[in-house]
Amino acid sequence: MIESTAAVELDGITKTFGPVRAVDGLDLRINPGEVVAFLGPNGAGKTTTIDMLLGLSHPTSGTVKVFGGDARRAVALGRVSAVMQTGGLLKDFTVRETVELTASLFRPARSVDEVLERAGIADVADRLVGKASGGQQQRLRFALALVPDPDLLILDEPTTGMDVQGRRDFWDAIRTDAARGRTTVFATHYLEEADAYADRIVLVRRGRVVADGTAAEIKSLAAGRTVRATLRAPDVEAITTVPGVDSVDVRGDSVIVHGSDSDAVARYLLNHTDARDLEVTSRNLEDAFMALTGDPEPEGAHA
Ligand SMILES: Nc1ncnc2c1ncn2[C@@H]1O[C@H](COP(=O)(O)OP(=O)(O)OP(=O)(O)O)[C@@H](O)[C@H]1O
Repeated sequence: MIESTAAVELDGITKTFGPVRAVDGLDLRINPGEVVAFLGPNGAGKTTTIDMLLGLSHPTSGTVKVFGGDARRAVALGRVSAVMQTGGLLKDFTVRETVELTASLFRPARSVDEVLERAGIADVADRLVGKASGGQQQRLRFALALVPDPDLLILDEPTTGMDVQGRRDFWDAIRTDAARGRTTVFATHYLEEADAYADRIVLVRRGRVVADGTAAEIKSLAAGRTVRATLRAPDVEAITTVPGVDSVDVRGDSVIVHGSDSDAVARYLLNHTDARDLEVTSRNLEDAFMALTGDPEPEGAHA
């Protein structure tokens, strides 16, 4: 599917709830076929943004475009569908009846059997939804989102409650469809999911985009290495003067130095102090996440 129109175009959107600024001037363009993770701490504004993408609420200011037009229309046409965190299932229907009911709302819809198969719940199709496990119910929500065969799939913490196999099957299905051109946006708290399955990570904090790039790019934004060594009573001020050092922490008999030039730090510690047991580590995505979304605001983190 080749399309020059953006799948999603958010232009300076804000959303306020009384005194709360849930979204605070967010710009985002997502191209067709991209798999984008929306990552951020609790209360960052992810769900509020997703609601606006689905036309469930309107921005206080700014514009939301989905495939160049109104979000609600895109949903009504079956071009966009979503798997939300909770809700929306009727317990007295079977799994199959639930999918059939949703399929009856869309023409043309994917076949019910195919959808059950893709979501990994064909074997529990005749079970009442109320008797299905939490993970199976989450797979059912995923199945329902696949029914209209959407061009844009929006997932709000889609794998909550799924076991390891469930997660793996889920992401395999997502990646297979992405390879055929489906755009996917997912909000998650699982850094490893964003790292493993997204082409691009958009990191949000307090309703704004603070970083936007591949997992490797995000990690390098919080670049630098940590040197840890055993050293009694280190001269913190002297270590701070080593080029590239941005923090020095003392914990018991250990000193932990973070900076852009770990070689210079190691050389200094070995040549000028009694430091021993040196360990050099790079930051992982979790460190980058903490550095970019924590307080105080890191320098140069704004995209
Ligand atoms: N209807 C509402 N009324 C008042 N405040 C709201 C409403 N919806 C969201 N908020 C507030 O807006 C902010 C952003 O919430 P949102 O649910 O979008 O965050 P999130 O990134 O999805 O968080 P989480 O990871 O915890 O799901 C929060 O401070 C939240 O309390």
